[in-house]
Amino acid sequence: SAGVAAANKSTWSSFLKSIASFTGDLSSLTAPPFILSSTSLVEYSSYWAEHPSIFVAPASEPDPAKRALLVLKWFLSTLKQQYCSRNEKLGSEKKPLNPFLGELFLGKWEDDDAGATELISEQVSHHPPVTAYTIWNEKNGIRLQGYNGQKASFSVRTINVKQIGHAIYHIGAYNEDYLITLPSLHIEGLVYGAPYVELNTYTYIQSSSGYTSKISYSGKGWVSGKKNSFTATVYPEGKEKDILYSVEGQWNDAFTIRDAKTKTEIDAYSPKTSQVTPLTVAPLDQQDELESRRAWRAVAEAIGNGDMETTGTEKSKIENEQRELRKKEKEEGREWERRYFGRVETDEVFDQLAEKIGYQAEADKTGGVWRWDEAKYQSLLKDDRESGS
Ligand SMILES: CCC(=O)OC[C@H](C)CC[C@H]1O[C@H]2C[C@H]3[C@@H]4CC=C5C[C@@H](O)CC[C@]5(C)[C@H]4CC[C@]3(C)[C@H]2[C@@H]1C
Repeated sequence: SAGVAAANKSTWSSFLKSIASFTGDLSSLTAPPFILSSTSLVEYSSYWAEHPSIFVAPASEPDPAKRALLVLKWFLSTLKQQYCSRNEKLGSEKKPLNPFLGELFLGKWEDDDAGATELISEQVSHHPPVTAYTIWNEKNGIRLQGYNGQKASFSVRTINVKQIGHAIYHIGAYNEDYLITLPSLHIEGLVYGAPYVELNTYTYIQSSSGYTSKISYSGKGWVSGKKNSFTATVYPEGKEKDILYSVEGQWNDAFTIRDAKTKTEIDAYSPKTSQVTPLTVAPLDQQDELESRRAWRAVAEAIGNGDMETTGTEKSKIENEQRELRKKEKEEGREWERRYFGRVETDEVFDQLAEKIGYQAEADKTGGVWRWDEAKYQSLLKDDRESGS
């Protein structure tokens, strides 16, 4: 987009001034109307599996090194959606709605060869904002689970966001796990009123089968001089120089995969030839009252109409309800019951993989390490069956 329309120039420049001196939760920063999105952050978990066949591909690869490469390929294929889809759909990066505690987002991708891939996303913390999610495909025995929060720091020209949390990708057939660390990012283009995300430094994927993938991100002015560039390597853990596969390109576009020994190109990916599968979400009137699009419907409509007054009053309704709930919980000495996820103190799978890449979970910053709770889920399924809902 040509960035901020002239009419908004003054509001945007005063907004930029407010950023420079801001400290606190990203979500508590009031942004001008044209930068607001009517999508809640709890929906962003769906960006992890919008190509179901790529998401499940590792399950049918017998060679462990090639399996690790397919997990890296899937991770890289999610980045464009994670970090560019608002720019594509809405013209620039936007400020998502700040999920309330307990907010849910449920969906399913139906794919001819991959079968059904299901998503459950839950806002497990409001202060600080933390989203936990799981995405699983029964047919191929794949489950991804993870959680993330954001720690933002502001300067005159940009917003730096450190992601706190991680993801674990599990392949049932091989009883294999992959620890995925999350990239820090910064917002470019704020001065022009056309914000977009650039990813910082590097992240790892560490497999329990002994392979490490390292992805190095770069923006303009690096090797290719193109924005959103990266290089990645797959190597036996601890032997960073003994590269088996190398990948390079742009994470918002195409990339190529090479056998590092023979230098031959063995695979490639382009979003132009890999269509995104749309997520199926229940119609609003069949949704639980905690489900995001039903809960935020009035606010979303008001934002869509540019009606900031109604946006404000409808948002206040939700915020006041939340304050009442927190007050009641405090009086009764209890905490909001998370529906699908629980805090864990330790997780051996995570500890082993994290140790190999020297990664420390920052549980203190997200109120704990959040894990999918299968037992809770099964008992909810049983209740649903018995109540015939
Ligand atoms: C709050 C200030 C403001 O509105 O500034 C205007 C700009 C829109 C920049 C701030 C917002 O930018 C958004 C980008 C969002 C991240 C995008 C993708 C992901 C990946 C996903 O897996 C987890 C969430 C995460 C990290 C989003 C977090 C929230 C971000 C940074 C939004 C900023 C409020």
